[in-house]
Amino acid sequence: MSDIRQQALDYHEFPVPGKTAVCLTKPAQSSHDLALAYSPGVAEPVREIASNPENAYRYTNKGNTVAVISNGTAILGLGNLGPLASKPVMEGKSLLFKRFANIDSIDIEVKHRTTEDFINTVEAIADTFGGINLEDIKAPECFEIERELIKRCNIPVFHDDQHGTAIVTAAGMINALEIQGKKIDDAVFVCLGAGAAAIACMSMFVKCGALRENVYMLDRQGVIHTRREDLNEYKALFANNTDKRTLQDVIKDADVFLGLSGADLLTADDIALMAPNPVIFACSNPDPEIKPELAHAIRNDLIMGTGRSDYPNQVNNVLCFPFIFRGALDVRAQVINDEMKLAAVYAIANLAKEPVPEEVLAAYPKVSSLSFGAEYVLPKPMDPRLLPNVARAVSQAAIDSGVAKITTLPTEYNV
Ligand SMILES: O=C([O-])CC(=O)C(=O)O
Ligand SMILES: [Mg+2]
Repeated sequence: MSDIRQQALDYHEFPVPGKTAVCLTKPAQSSHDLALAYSPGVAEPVREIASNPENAYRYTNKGNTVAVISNGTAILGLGNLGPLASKPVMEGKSLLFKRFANIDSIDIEVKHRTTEDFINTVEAIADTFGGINLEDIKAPECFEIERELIKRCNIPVFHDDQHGTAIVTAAGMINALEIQGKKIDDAVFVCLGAGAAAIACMSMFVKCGALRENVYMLDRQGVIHTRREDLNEYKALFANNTDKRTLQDVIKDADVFLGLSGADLLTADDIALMAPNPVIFACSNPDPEIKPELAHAIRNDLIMGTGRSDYPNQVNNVLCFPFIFRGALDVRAQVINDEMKLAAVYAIANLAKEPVPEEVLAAYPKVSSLSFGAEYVLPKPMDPRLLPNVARAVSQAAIDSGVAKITTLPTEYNV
């Protein structure tokens, strides 16, 4: 562990501090180059954009640039450590945008007093970018922030920790339920955790067919039920009309456990109570709600996923956010709507059913084979087919749902 600590610090420090830099896309060698790049030539695109803002997509980097914006109030599972401390994560997201979807991305960490200040700040700079990826902002403020910014901006605004996580979790869940021979519309779900990701995941499951009355969500006070008076409007969406109060009450005969809470909160005894052939996604990072070794020791009929890359079935939003933005930017979608999110869910889920090419296997030397089944319900992040498959499905959904300004699909996807 200390070894990875030093390696990580060195990775970030050398050979230059940080993980991203700006590069030039035009020649800037001769005085003629500079006359075009800057004064006097630059005045020409200025006039074009002033007369029609859409020309910003033609003459500037707007259309391929996504801002990754945080206030550092919910950094990974580390908590509220402030905007500056979130910078390595935001640079990391920018690295992933570039690496996986050839999107230029810039990280912005915002110090602010009120939620309204934050919203105003992002709104004020939004026109610079083709899209805004909100990251690691705590609940419940994240809900209002995203809702307001979607209203005020005419570019896609997407809170990754909600929807990126929900899309990937739903894709994995659909596949896991299919393998276990269960139908999403009669499965019983237990969701431990009631933060941004939990609420978004359960909302996405409902959009994919789960019944709200079959969902039991728990926060630190226990089961979220209709007689509680301490619920915010977002948790209230999942208030279940039930007499069950504890994790042990609801885990009995449940088909699915989804953990977005904390380490080791699910016990071997809890797992033993679940219905036959259960699905357990213990996604607390870095330490899951139950260790896979322990879960597998209790019963051999389960499918297990975690947020970690060192176990099978890693559920991580990197399978989604680079590609959903690629699809949105390519057709200049004005928003990322439910149709596009669902298209991403099914594109990711379906990719896991395809035979895995050699180059993907080569990227994972520790696994000897990957084929659709209990240990492979989601594609691997290094799978180059994610880019064309997910981006194209998202672009098509944007066109079909009438939010795309460009109505032809790109043919090439290069990184
Ligand atoms: O960064 C990750 O691996 C997933 C994520 O967005 C988070 O935990 O906030
Ligand atoms: Mg995050």
